[in-house]
Amino acid sequence: MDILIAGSGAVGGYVGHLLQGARRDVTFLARPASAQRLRNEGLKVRTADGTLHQESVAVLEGSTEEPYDLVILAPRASALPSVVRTLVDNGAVGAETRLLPLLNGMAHLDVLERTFGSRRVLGGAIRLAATQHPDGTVQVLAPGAGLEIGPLRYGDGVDRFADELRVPGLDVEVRADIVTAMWLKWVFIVGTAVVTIIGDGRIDEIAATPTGPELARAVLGEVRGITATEDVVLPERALQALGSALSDPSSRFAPSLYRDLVAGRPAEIDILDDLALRAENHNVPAPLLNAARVRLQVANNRVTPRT
Ligand SMILES: NC(=O)C1=CN([C@@H]2O[C@H](COP(=O)(O)OP(=O)(O)OC[C@H]3O[C@@H](n4cnc5c(N)ncnc54)[C@H](OP(=O)(O)O)[C@@H]3O)[C@@H](O)[C@H]2O)C=CC1
Ligand SMILES: CC(C)(CO)C(=O)C(=O)O
Repeated sequence: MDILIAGSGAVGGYVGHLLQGARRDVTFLARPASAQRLRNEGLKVRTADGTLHQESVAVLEGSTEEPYDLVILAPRASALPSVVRTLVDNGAVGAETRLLPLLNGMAHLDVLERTFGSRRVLGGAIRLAATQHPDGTVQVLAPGAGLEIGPLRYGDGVDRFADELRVPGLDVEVRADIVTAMWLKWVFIVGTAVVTIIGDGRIDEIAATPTGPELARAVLGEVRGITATEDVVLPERALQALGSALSDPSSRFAPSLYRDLVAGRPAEIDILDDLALRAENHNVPAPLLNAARVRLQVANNRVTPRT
C-alpha cells in the first residue's frame, strides 16, 4: 500500500518512522525547506528512551504519476488549506485514495469532505506526546502512541487501512464511533489546555492549589455546556473521566498547547478557537475558554507577529 504522509513534524515524522520501521511504503509531502532537509539529513527521530534514529526517507517532488492508497494528514490546522491545495494540484488523491487526518479538533473534516468528497475521508485521532525541534528532529516525549481510526460516513475498507497501520509502537484501534472518539480527544485537549494555560502549570501543580479543583470543575462545566448543544452525545462516564483528568493531583500532564506556550513556540490556537466559535454560535457562555484564548493569542502574536 502506498502511503503519503503530509507533514513531517511531530506526528507525521513519528508515525512515518514507525511505519517505515515496519517496512511500510511511506513517502513524505513536505514544504521546500523541510523537503530539502529530509533529503540531506534524513528523518531524525529521538524516541522517548533517548535514542536518535536517522533514516533516509522518500519525499514527493512535484506531481505524482499514481495516486496514493492512503494519505495521512499531519499538519497543524493553519497549514491544512495549503496542504489540501498541494494534494489537489499534485494528483496524490485519486478515486480510491483514502485520507486519514490526525489533526486535533473537528474543523478539518468539513474542509476535507468538501474538497475530496465524504467517501474518501476517514476519521482518526492519535494519542502521543511529541514535538519537533528547530533542527527538524522529532522528539518523542513519552513512550507509546495510540491511533483510533474509523468510518465517518462510509464504512468501506477501514480494516484494510487499520491493518496496514498496525505496526510495532502504534496501537491501532478501529472505532465504529470515531466521531465520538475524536470529540472526546478534542475536549480532553481543550479542557487540559484551558486549565494549564489559566493555571500556568501542569495539572498536578494546579490541583495542589486551594482553588485548582474549582478551576477544573468550572472548565468541565463549560465543556459540558458547549458540547450539549452539538450533534454529538459524549458518554457521561467519559465526561466524568475528563473531570478527574483535569484535577488529578498525580498527573504531570500538560498538553502541547501549553508546552508550546511555555517554550515560546507558536501554539495551535485553532483547536480552542473552533470550540469557542461553536459556543458563540449557540450563545453558550465560555469565559474560561476565552480567557485561555486571550493568553495564547497574545503569546502567539509575540512569536509570530502579524504582517
Ligand atoms: N505533537 C503532538 O504530540 C500531537 C499533535 N497532534 C495534532 O497533530 C497535528 C500536527 O501537529 P504536530 O505534528 O505537533 O505539528 P508540527 O508543527 O510538529 O508539524 C507540522 C508539520 O506540518 C508541516 N507543514 C506545514 N505546511 C505544510 C505543507 N503545506 N505541506 C506539507 N507539510 C506542511 C510542517 O512543515 P514545516 O517544517 O515546513 O513547517 C511540519 O513539519 C496538529 O493538529 C496537532 O494538534 C495530535 C496528537 C499529538
Ligand atoms: C492530548 C494529547 C497529548 C494527546 O495526544 C495531544 O494531542 C496534545 O497534547 O497535543
